[in-house]
Amino acid sequence: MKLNGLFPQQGLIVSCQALDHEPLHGGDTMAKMARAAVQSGAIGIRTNGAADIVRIKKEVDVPVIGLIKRDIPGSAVFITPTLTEVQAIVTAGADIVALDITDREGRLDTVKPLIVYAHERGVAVMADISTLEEGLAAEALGVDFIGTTLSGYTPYSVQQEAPDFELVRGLADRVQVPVVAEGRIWTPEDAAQALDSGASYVVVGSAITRPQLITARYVEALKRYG
Ligand SMILES: CC(=O)N[C@H](C=O)[C@@H](O)[C@H](O)[C@H](O)COP(=O)(O)O
Repeated sequence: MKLNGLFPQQGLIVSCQALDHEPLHGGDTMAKMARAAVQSGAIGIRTNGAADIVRIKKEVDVPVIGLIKRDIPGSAVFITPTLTEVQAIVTAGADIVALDITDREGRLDTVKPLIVYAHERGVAVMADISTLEEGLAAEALGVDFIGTTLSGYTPYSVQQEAPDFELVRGLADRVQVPVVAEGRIWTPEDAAQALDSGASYVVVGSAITRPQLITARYVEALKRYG
C-alpha cells in the first residue's frame, strides 16, 4: 500500500468547507465540524480558505489539506488557481496544498512553480485531477498525492453521479504516490469501495459536512409523499 508519512495509515479525511453563499459559512463552524470528525476517527481534514485553515489547525491535531477556491473571470480553474493562493495556504499553516492539475488552459505547463513553492517551504502537494492522463502528468510534476476530486467537473471527464472508482483503480495501478478518492462519496460503503479500489485515503465532504445537501437528498426521496 502506498502511504505518505503525513498519513501513516489508510483512512478517512473529512472535507469541511462552506463557501460564502453556504449556510454554514463563517465563524468557527468548520472548526467544530473538524473537531467532530477527528473525535470520531478522521485522520485528516480538507478545508477551503485561509481563515478556516488557521482555525482548524488550532482546533485539531491531524494534517490539514488546504485549498483556496477563487473564480477568475474567463477561467475554469478554481481550486488554488495561482501562486497567490498557494502563498496564502502555506502562510495559514496547511500541511498539504491542494491545487488543480487538470489539462485546461495550459495548466500542465504552468503549474510547476506552484508545486515548487510549496515544497521549498516543507508543504506537500495534492493534485486535484479529473482523468488518468492528468494523474500521470501530475505525478511527473512531482506531487505527493493525487486526488480524483475533479472527475465529473471538467467537461471531458466521466460524468456520473457515482464516485469514479474506475479512475481510482487506474491511478492506483499506474502511479507511485498515494491515491486519494474524492468526489461524490455518499455512504460508508462507497468509502470502503474506494479503498478496495486501491485508494490510500478517502475524502468525504458533502455527505458529512453539508447539511443542506444531505437534507435535499432526503426531501427528494420523500417527494412522492408530498
Ligand atoms: C468539485 C469541487 O469543487 N470540489 C470541492 C473540492 O474541494 C469540494 O466542494 C468538495 O466538497 C470536495 O471535493 C469533496 O467532495 P464531496 O463533497 O462530493 O464529498
